[in-house]
Amino acid sequence: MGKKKEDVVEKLTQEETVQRKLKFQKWSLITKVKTMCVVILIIQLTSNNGEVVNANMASIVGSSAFNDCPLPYEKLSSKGGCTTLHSEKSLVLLTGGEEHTTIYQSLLGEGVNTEPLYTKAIQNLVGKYGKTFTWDIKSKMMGLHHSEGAKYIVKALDLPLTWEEYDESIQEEYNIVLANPDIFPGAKKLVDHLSKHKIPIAVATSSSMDSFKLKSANHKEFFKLFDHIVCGGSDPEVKHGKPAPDIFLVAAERFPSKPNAENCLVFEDAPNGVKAAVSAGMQVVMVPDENIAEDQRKGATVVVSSLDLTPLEKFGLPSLKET
Ligand SMILES: O=c1[nH]cc([C@@H]2O[C@H](COP(=O)(O)O)[C@@H](O)[C@H]2O)c(=O)[nH]1
Repeated sequence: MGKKKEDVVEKLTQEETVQRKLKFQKWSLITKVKTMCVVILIIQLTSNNGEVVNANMASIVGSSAFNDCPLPYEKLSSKGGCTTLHSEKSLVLLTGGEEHTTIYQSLLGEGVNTEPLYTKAIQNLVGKYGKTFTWDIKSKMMGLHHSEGAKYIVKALDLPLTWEEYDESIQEEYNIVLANPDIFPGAKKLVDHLSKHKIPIAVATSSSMDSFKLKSANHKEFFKLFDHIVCGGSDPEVKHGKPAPDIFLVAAERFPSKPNAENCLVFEDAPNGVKAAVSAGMQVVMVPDENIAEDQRKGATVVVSSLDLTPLEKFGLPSLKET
């Protein structure tokens, strides 16, 4: 009996030892992973000649004014903040400059004037249910992946549709309405200028490839000036739509020289796009519609009323005044 008891005690002790060993191994693994994460984070934060670049850029997020301009635009903040010109038009563009090396990187979204057409198509559809597509709803929808936009509007307007039904119907409206948008005159001037100065530029739109083809069909020459086009709505590498940074990071990565985020400059019309650019660690010129509220413009490095009024020289890029 006593022996059996001892056996049980010994067995228990063995089991306990095994458990403790397992526990120790688990703890040790977690500690190693945590240490690796911290090391990776430090490497990332100090990767540009030891400067804490991303932390600096992150300070723009949620800033209450346009005064927290990151380099090189900070020159303006010493003169009383970034210039805020009055806005009227909208557009999604992305461009960038690399100071000191005179290698500039640019990413550019759509230069076509599609927003009034989106408004018309959406109002056509929601009007059938007695609803109004307001600017408040539109400003939160712009730039979203189409599925996210569909979920948002169905809820916001309490439409008697599933988001999938809305999405299907709105794609049909878009096919009719979005076929022939104009190019913004300011976009043409900006893109011609960047192209003339051999500044790489790309499109970064949340639209799907099919939708982009529809909208750009009549402007093939204009879009030939771009190095590449990223259509976030259908691109498998763009995992999360705006306001996540994915689309801009993918667009930057596809330039052969793989520019750092701080050397890319985004042109955006949508508040979600501005948020995406800022969280990618990029500077952003916002070209908002006049209906976009003041507090939805926060985070932009500079706000302009037309693309060709962008003070490119403040970003180390050739001035548009010399064009
Ligand atoms: O009034 C709206 N404008 C724009 C969009 C959406 O914005 C995206 C276009 O994004 P970008 O601005 O990145 O091209 C598309 O998915 C489009 O459906 C929307 O939902 N509603």
